[in-house]
Formats: sequence, C-alpha cells, structure tokens
Amino acid sequence: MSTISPFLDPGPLTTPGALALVHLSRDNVVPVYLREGSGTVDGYSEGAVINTRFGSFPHSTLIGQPWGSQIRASIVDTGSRGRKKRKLGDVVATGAAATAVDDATGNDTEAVNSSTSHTRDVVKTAATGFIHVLPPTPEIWTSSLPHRTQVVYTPDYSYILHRIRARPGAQIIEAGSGSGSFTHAAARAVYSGYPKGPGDKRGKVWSFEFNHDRFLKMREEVEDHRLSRIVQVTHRDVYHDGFLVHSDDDDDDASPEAECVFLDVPAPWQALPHLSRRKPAPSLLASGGLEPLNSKKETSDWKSPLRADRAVHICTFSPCIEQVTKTVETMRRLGWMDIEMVEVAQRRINVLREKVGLNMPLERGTNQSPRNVDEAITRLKQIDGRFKEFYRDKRDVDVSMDDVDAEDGSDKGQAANGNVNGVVKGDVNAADTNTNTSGASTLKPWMAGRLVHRTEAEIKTHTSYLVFAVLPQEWSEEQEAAAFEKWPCGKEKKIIGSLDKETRKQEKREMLLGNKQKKTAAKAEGSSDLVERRPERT
Ligand SMILES: C[S@@+](CC[C@H](N)C(=O)[O-])C[C@H]1O[C@@H](n2cnc3c(N)ncnc32)[C@H](O)[C@@H]1O
Repeated sequence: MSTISPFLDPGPLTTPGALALVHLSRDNVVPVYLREGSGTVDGYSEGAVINTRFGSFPHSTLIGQPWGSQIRASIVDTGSRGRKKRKLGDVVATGAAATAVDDATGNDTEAVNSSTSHTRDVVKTAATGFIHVLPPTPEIWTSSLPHRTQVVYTPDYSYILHRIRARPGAQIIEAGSGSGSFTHAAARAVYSGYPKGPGDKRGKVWSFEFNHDRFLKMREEVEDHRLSRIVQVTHRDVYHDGFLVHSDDDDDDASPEAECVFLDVPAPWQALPHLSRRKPAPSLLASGGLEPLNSKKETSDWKSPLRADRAVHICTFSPCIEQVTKTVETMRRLGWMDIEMVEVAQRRINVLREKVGLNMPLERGTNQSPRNVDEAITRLKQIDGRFKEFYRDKRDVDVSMDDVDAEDGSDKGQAANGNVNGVVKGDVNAADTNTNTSGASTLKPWMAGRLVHRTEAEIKTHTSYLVFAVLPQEWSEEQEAAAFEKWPCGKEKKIIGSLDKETRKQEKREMLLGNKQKKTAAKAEGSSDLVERRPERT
C-alpha cells in the first residue's frame, strides 16, 4: 500500500483498503474503506456490501475501477442472508465478463466482473440504480465527514487559506481541530513533500484540540488518512497553554515557527496573547481584561510559536459580531496590523431552462401557462373560436337531425371534431417558431425554454465573520542599521518645497510673479540689453 496520503495522490484506480467517497447524490456522499472480498461478510457471500437507496454495491464491484467511475447496483440477496445458503452463487460465473440472459424476465442482464485479480466473483447487475466512486479530496471530505462539531465549509476555507498565504512549505497553526474539515484542506495547501528525517522541515499543520474525544478521533483519522507526517494533532487548551509543541529532540517545548494561523475557537482573543513575538506584559493584558500568561518563563526565555523572520498572517472565525469586536480590540493591543473583517456569503447559482408556454411539452418542471400577453390572447381567441364553432355545428347537426336523421350518412359531428382538433393543433404549433413543414417542433427538448439562473434558497454553509490581520516581522537594531546603510534617510541637506500644500501654491505664485517682474524690468532697460543676453547662434 502506498505511504502517500490518498488526499494528496489517490492513484489512477481504486484499490483494496483505499478510502473511497461514494457519491449517491449531490448532498449525500458516504466515506467507505474498500474491503477485498474474501468469504462471507455480515452474511453476504459477496463480501462487504454497501446498501443504499439506489441498490446494493458489493465492494468487489468498486475495486480496480478508475476513480470517478459510475458503478451499477448488483443483485444481492439482502433478505435471506445468514438464514439460508445463498442462491446467487448459482448464477455467478468466474472469469471474464459475460452476458447472461435472465430467462424469467427475458431481459438481457449484464454480468459485471471486476477485471482485477482480487475478486473473481461475478455478480448480476440490478436495475435499481448506480453510484459514483470518487477519490478523497478535502472538498468532498468536507461534505461527507462524520460531523463532531460545526465545520468550516469549502467556500470559507478556500478564501481563508488564500488570505493567510498558506502555500507549500508553510507552517500553519490551527485551533481547534474539531471535525478536521479545515485540517485536510490546510494539509494539502502546505504539502511540500514528506520530511525525510529530523531537521527536514516541510510544510506542516500544527493542530490543537481541547476536547479529549475529538482529539483522539482526529488523531486516528489523521493516521488512517496517512497524513500524520504533515499534520500534528496536540491535545491542548490553547487559551491557557498556548501553541508550543512537544519535541523529540529537546526536553523543552519547541516552537512550530508558524507563519499562518487559523483560530476556530469560541474565544479567539484569549488565545491571541500566546501568538506574540515577545512575552506580553501582564499589565498590557490586564488592561484588555485578559489573564496573564501562565508560562513561568522569564521574558528573555519565553518562546514564541511564530516564525521570527516573516510577517505572520492570521484568520479568526467567529459566528457573532461581539466576538469579532473583542478579537479586534485584543489584536490592536498586541500589535497586529491590517485588521479586516470579511463575511463570505456564498450562493450556489443553478442555471436552468425555464419552460413556460402553452406549446411546451408536457413534462416535469414545465409551466403550461401563457408565456406572454400575445400567447394568452391567441389562446383565448382559439377557445372562443372553438366554442362558437362547436355551437354552430351543433345547431347544424340538430337542424339536420330534425330534417332527416343521418340522411346522407355524412358525419358532421366528426367533421366538426376534426375541425376543432385542426384549429388547436395548428395554432399551438404556430406559436412555436421552431417548427418543420409538418408542424412538429424541431427544437431540441433541452433547448426549449428561456435560459435563467436562480440562487439556491437553502445554502449549506456555516457563515461566520472572518477577521484577518498581520503581525509584522520582528525588526532588530542590526536590521535597522543595515537598512539605513542601504537607503539612508533623514540626512537630507535641505527640504525641497514646503510640506503644506497651500504654502507650496503660494510659493509658486510668488516665483511666477517674480519672473514676470524681472522680464518687465529687463524690457524697460532696453532691447540692446536683451540682445546681448540672448545666446549666440552657432
Ligand atoms: C467549531 S469547532 C472547529 C471546527 C474545525 N475548524 C473544522 O473545520 O472541522 C471548534 C473546536 O474548538 C475546540 N476548542 C474550544 N476551545 C478550545 C481551546 N481552548 N483549545 C483548543 N480547542 C478548543 C472545540 O473542542 C471544538 O472542537
């Protein structure tokens, strides 16, 4: 089995043991570990079976398929399992795919066989439906993962990862881990290869979770998804104990040296003091209503979890504006800059054809009412015409019946009906501009109707306020001196022009006036003088 996480490289085909995301419908995706069929499992002779409302799917039919394949349901005896010997084995063949004819129904039923060596059983296809077998990606995982908490959805985390500049090789701090939705997306964003040994620093997610059960589940999931070398989950209350991590090389806690931070905890402002470059003074924290850090370390020994030579980008995720206010207030106090709040209001837009009109085919989703006033009037005239014609013919028939009942055998009633039918058919087709000479519509069914878009009424995102900020890079005296050497400033001999705009304008006016006066004076002195001053032509 590959050691690379299926979230990073799932390979071309589904394999035994692989995590597959079984897509039943847009909002129903089920994660499944594919198990090789060896003997009876849970009473099914086909091995492990997924039962859905679209039918039963033995794992053997899902293994060895290209990711994204459509898999048809199989006939699986779900009723008698465990009670009697299965009969399905009688119709099961081994070897290459074959086509069997179902004698009872007379229908052709294709026998499906997995072409891989791990499954020899062939099961009959059922007409109940199909599913798609998809590879794990953070996006599909988000819509299928077992929810332990509220999760961050794709529209939010894609924007967050972009804003906090998560990129291959970056170190991200995340609190809390929750259901791991953000963690998977972050792991993919920072992945820059697996570390080859101690000291080989690659992109990593440092995830912290306070709830013990969730921490255990998260750690197990990270192991199962082969992400443990990219994601380190720590059981921690980050408000009190901060973000330093256990280090194998050092007895002391190590710094993750993070340059990206994402806080999805109920009170992010309580975690912020730990995300400082230097140990914040207790008085500074007390003035903001925050508790002093419980670290016993002196200011000089205190370790920051942040990378010193880079600006750090942070995002906090809060459902209510009061939390945002508190977070922003604390950020300002602790020196964060470029503070900004954003709300992602994602809308899914459905593009569809609106089929409205009297000549539209009778099918689901079609609104058979007039498309416009003209169509309504045309229809009313038709009905009125039919009405008049019907009574006129009826009167004629009644009269002729009175004269001689069926004297000439002509069927005026039928003629009248034909007439009525003719009017209806002709007129309805006339309203359709895409008709052929025989009057039938030539418009393709999927092209019928007006192309419109509608936003979805119910939107499945946990919308929150996102606060972004930047903590500038730490700047030492030496760096300041080096920068000053390169770009000296503050040593200018004279200031050119005035700083004030109005004064600058006045100075210009005076200068122009002075020039003008000089010219006038020169003119008064005489033209010879001017000629003398004029430069000689060469
Ligand atoms: C909304 S969930 C996070 C969801 C996660 N971002 C996701 O996408 O699946 C918030 C998590 O923060 C954890 N939490 C709350 N207070 C915490 C603290 N002081 N330290 C660490 N984690 C904390 C909770 O246990 C919970 O699992």
